[in-house]
Amino acid sequence: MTDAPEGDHRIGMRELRASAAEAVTLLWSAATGELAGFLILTVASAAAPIATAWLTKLVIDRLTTPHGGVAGPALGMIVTGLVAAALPVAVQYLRARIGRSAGRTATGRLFAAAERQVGLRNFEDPAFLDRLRLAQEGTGRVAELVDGLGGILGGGLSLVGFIGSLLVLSPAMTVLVLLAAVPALVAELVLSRRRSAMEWAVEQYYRREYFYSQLLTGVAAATEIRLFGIGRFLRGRMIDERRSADAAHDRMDRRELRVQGGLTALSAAVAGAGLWWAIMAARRGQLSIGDVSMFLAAVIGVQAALASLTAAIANGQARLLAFTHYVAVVRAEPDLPRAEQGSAPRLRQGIELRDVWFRYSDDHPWVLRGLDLTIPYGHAVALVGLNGAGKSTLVKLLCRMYDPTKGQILWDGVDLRAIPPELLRERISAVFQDHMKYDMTAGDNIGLGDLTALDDAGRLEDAAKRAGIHDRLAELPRGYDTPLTRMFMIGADKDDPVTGVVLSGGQWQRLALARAFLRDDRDLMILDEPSSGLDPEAEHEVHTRMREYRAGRTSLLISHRLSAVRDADRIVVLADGRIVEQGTHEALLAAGGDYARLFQLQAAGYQEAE
Ligand SMILES: Nc1ncnc2c1ncn2[C@@H]1O[C@H](COP(=O)(O)OP(=O)(O)OP(=O)(O)O)[C@@H](O)[C@H]1O
Repeated sequence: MTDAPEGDHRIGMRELRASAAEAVTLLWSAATGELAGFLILTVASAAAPIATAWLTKLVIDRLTTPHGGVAGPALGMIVTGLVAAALPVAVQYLRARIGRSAGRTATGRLFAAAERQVGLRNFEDPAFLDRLRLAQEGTGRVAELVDGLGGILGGGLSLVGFIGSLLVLSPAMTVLVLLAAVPALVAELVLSRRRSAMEWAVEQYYRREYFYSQLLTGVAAATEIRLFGIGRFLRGRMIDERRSADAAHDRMDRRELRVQGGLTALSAAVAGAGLWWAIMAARRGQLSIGDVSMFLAAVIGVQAALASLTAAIANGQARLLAFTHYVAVVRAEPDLPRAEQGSAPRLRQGIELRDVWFRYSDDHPWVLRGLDLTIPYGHAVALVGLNGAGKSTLVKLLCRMYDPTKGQILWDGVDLRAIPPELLRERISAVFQDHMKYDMTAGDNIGLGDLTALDDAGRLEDAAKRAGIHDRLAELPRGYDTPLTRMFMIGADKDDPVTGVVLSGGQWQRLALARAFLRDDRDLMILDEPSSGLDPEAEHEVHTRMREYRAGRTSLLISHRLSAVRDADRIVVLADGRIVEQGTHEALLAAGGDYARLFQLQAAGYQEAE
């Protein structure tokens, strides 16, 4: 267990101001009416105790004066009491509505901002992920920003009211009470900054704890966890993460306890001194009994108002500090430069990688080292190479998930960086090595390949037939509407649940193919190990279909099964981030290089097995 490094995340006044501006804009745009109502009722709530204090003084003074009329002020007290009791309930209701509405808007904006990230770099950056999670948590706590606003407004108003009352009776006491509040305000502001720094520092523990909790409760790892008997071990690690976070919280709580204990003692001493003075003044006849009651109410009122104002300012600052994470994500620059203008015309000549160098970061080794490669229009290029040679990395560069560290990738002579990423991706279809299994219906799983086909049963079925999965999907309990998950009851009412179906690995693979086939009018088809999970018969069938499909189209095929790539127009062999040889299957065999060696190794393996 390590201590969280606190205080290394400083937030300046400029960020705090930006956070406040964004918060106000968000709250106002998401819940204008409710916010206005909330502010009005908050002002009324703050005015009620002041009115009560003055009415009480009036009643007491009139009671102690012969023939003083008390009915009016007494009635006033009753009405004020009623209003004061009803207001908090209404304020609470409005606060909850604002919280939900603004929370929804903030969540939408946050995820839209995450989506605006062009590539993957930020999603591999732990600091960005910490920020994203804190920002997400912040969207669920937007109502606390309203509390801050209401608290400062209400606290400020009742403070002004009580100060006015106290000033009339004792200017000296007013100054004393106010001065005593200064250390409290400073201390609370410092504490809230420290708490915010601590929350930033411990976020890594919570994210790891979440990771372990997902492992322990999800179905993905359940089999291995049980077979290897590692549940207890993983649980221990999860609890350790929580323990590290808790230790940081404990330290912070102790610090707050010390400071707040001292401040409470200070304000009690000031109130005691005031009480002593008021009683002595009344004895000397300088104050009436009503004055003493008013004085006490005013001292307590000022102190309470100061305490809640101080807390509201400190909490407001804390919420704003936390909200800076949301603001940072919403206003984050994209990880890669994004061309807003420009177009991606249909491919006519081909795609060219010109002296492409790439590494994942300055701390990582080079993955691609000066690659020159052309994928001519209408040709099928196959990429082969050992594990880690950089094949999938090259695919990610083609889809612009990253930019080359050096060199260029040209689409008909236009640098990919000059094309708006959405337009570029519109032109590409792909089956990725680590393709997704969406916990959604079978139809959705295919339709996500092209949303325009999501409700077009004919197109979905056609893609599924080409991937050889239609028959399996058609026989599911609800056909294409069957959920391919047992995690949720998708679209079901609880009396008539739709039973989810779990597909096999190879069937999922075919579904990923169907998803890619749905986009078959695109200019470039990328197939990264498209048949890795298929049985031999299915693999043969899929490759035959893909061969037909590839004819006359531009495609990039990656496979370790060299027999699957032999009929590509050109086979490119990648090793250590460089092209070591390229040519047709026959030419490469004749050359007797790496490709020939690997091909013969595989072929010998099959012959041995016969
Ligand atoms: N996101 C990443 N961050 C850092 N390094 C990465 C990342 N992805 C891949 N690498 C590294 O880049 C190198 C190339 O990986 P890549 O996945 O491109 O290889 P590949 O040729 O597709 O391998 P395989 O045949 O095993 O699929 C590997 O050394 C890998 O560790």
